[in-house]
Amino acid sequence: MSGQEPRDGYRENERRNEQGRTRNRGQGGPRKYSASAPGQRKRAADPARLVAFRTLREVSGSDAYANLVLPKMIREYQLDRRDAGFATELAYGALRGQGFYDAILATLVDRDLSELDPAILDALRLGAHQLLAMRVPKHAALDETVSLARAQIGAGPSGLINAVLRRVSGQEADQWTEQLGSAASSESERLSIEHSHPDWIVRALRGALITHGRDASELEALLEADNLAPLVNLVSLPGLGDLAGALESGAEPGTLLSDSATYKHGDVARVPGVKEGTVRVQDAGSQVMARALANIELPEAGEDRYWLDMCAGPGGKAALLGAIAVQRDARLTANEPTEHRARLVENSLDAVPHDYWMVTTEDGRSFAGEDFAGDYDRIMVDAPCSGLGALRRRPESRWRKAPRDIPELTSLQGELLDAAFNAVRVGGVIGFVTCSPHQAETRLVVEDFLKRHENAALLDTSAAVSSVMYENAPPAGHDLGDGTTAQLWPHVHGTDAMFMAILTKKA
Ligand SMILES: C[S@@+](CC[C@H](N)C(=O)[O-])C[C@H]1O[C@@H](n2cnc3c(N)ncnc32)[C@H](O)[C@@H]1O
Repeated sequence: MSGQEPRDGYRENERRNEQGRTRNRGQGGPRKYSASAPGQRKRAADPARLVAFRTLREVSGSDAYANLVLPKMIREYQLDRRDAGFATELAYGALRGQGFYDAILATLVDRDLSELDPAILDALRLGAHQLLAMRVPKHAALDETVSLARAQIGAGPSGLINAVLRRVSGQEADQWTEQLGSAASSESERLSIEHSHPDWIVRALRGALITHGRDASELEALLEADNLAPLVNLVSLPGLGDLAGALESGAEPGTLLSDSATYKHGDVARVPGVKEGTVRVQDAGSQVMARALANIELPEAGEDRYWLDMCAGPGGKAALLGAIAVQRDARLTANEPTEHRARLVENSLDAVPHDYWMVTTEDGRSFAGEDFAGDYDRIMVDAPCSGLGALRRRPESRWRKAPRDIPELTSLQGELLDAAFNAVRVGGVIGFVTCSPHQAETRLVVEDFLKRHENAALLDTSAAVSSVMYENAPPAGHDLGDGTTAQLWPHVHGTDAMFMAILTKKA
């Protein structure tokens, strides 16, 4: 596994002594000590490693999301910026790299990893990540992980952890990669281990590249991109916010589309406009999709006033569509069936004048009803999906998904599209979007839909998407698809792997 989190300026030797212990640890976080001897106790709590360990425990033990647990723990332990960076790199890196580290550990432990105490396995993963992918001195990675294990799990398991990690440290990451790769029984298994993705996802991504007109040889670059932390992208809501304050605070203008920026300087909540909601954190790919739907010319003249975001939670695209709706004197209905996510949509839209939008909480499929027939001019169907296009965002997500999830999602996606087709007027447009490049969740859903509706047609989606991103044609190698649909890629465009098909209803 070659993926490392960008270091965000973190320098091990600036803040941590040789043992990797902080010199200025945050005050007040809860400390836990085992019943071990006092001499062992004082080495027990490097707060950054403890935060990473506790995050892994919550993720593997309670199915928690790392991106929700980690910030809470960082606050609880009052980690300063550098320690927070260390804890984030450690926790996220260990979670992303779990497939690679487990493959190594499996060669060193005399039983199936599933038979190990999950806390021991988490400590081993943390140790392996420090040893093989972080610039932590070996002895610090070993000593501190063993101390942590002694304090958190007990003296007995720490002996096992010590012994196994010493053997992990016997080889560098690329030597492990070579050893494990040469034992793999297929190319996808080799890539799966080396780039720490489940085998079925490796195969699905390979198929996705081919489906969307790219070369299968890009697969490794795509897997590598999944192992890098995404940049924080900002968007200013058109007509409501601007990025001047963000740029003064160190943000850099976005290269992919206007009114966007990237930010690497820590707490994004401090960026002017973010608290007010007029500047928002949003992946550039999502920004592109919302703008492409708003900008495409309607194929038949008529009203362009009623817009629907059918699956709006948590409201990123709705905020952008709402702001554009104000500029066009259109009205946005942002629909989200899950109550708490509908509240998030309201919060997202709060900065947009309230006369221009409403939030509803219907099942999107109810828009198939007679009452809604032909009601809307533009509809966004940003459908629930496997999220295979956003693996870099949620470090644990790849381990939680399974091929059996896909059929249920694709049938819901088809039903939502059918409902949108009822609710769109003749000559209006539907943007079908997934944050997944999986063939079944993209091209196949659209192909099946077109078979069901003779009076549906695809518009030139890649031209619509491209016009938001590039002044002229896309640069060489940045093509978005064959015209009828558009697919973005992390390794090419630096965005999540978002798919879009823009459809219309003919008379
Ligand atoms: C990919 S997310 C949408 C992201 C959102 N458009 C944004 O940009 O922030 C899909 C959303 O669809 C919602 N959803 C799930 N089942 C649905 C259904 N039957 N009808 C409408 N929305 C549904 C989920 O709760 C989730 O919030």
